[in-house]
Amino acid sequence: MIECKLKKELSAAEGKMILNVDFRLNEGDFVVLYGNSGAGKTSILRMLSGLLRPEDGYINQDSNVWFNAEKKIDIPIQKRKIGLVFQDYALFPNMNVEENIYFSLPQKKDKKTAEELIELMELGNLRKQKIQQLSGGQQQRVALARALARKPKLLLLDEPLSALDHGMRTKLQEYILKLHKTYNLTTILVSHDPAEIIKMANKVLVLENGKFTKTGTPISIFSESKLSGKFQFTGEVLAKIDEEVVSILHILIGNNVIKSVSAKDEIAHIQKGDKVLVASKAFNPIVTKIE
Ligand SMILES: Nc1ncnc2c1ncn2[C@@H]1O[C@H](COP(=O)(O)OP(=O)(O)OP(=O)(O)O)[C@@H](O)[C@H]1O
Repeated sequence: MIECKLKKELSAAEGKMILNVDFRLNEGDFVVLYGNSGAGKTSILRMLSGLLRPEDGYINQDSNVWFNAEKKIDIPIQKRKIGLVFQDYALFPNMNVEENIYFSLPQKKDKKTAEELIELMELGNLRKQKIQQLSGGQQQRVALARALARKPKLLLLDEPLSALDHGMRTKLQEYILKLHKTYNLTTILVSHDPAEIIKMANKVLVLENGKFTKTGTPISIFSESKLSGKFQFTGEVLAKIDEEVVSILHILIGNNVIKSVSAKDEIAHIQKGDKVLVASKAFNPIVTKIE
């Protein structure tokens, strides 16, 4: 279990912002931090990992105290049981795959976990490859294996998939879920993608200006009850074409683009680039098999 209260003044673009959050996560929780750019998501991950010191608060992992402002306890990053993966893979370019994974082992002889991770992440054929010769998705698999080699309790993922294309992203999501379940981790993921969040997380914490404004299951956060339909998809608006009284939205859902026509006023607030929920209850969807 992770229990924490974090407080720190941050210097945001518009001036000072107080980050002030508390939360409790159980073993096995997969939590997403969701919020606008600059809301404080990365700062929370950096505080949990020991890279950024809160001004006040505490971080407890089961009975271990990682941070306590009052008691002046601040355990260094190497001693916190944390695996960290960011968008840029931060691997050692002059080492091969195997060397990168073995590098982070607490004891060099503890090869069992490293070998298990190489197998789990299907890196066996790539083990002698240099990092520069790998695709983005392969590098991120190595970064995940390296983060897990130290047997962390808490896995922190800061938009690890945002540089990857859709297909690679989907595959990596499966790998992350596999790691999360196999090692019974508590995982915190920063993601902006509702579809990814619904697929992966059991809890969402919505952060605005350094405070949590909403928490709940992905479905409760992303689908308002008035939209409850026979089917729902999340997507991204690729284009908005305004006609006389209607607007046509081109929405990317998975690999497909759909067009939706709405009254202009009804969707005046929706713009290109917005993440949207598409729901319908007016008719039964027709399901046909793709050969
Ligand atoms: N060490 C620090 N001291 C003071 N302010 C900081 C520090 N680190 C970050 N900030 C500021 O805190 C604010 C929140 O940054 P943070 O990176 O946590 O946001 P974010 O929600 O992760 O954003 P994004 O989605 O763009 O990555 C930013 O305005 C940033 O400039």
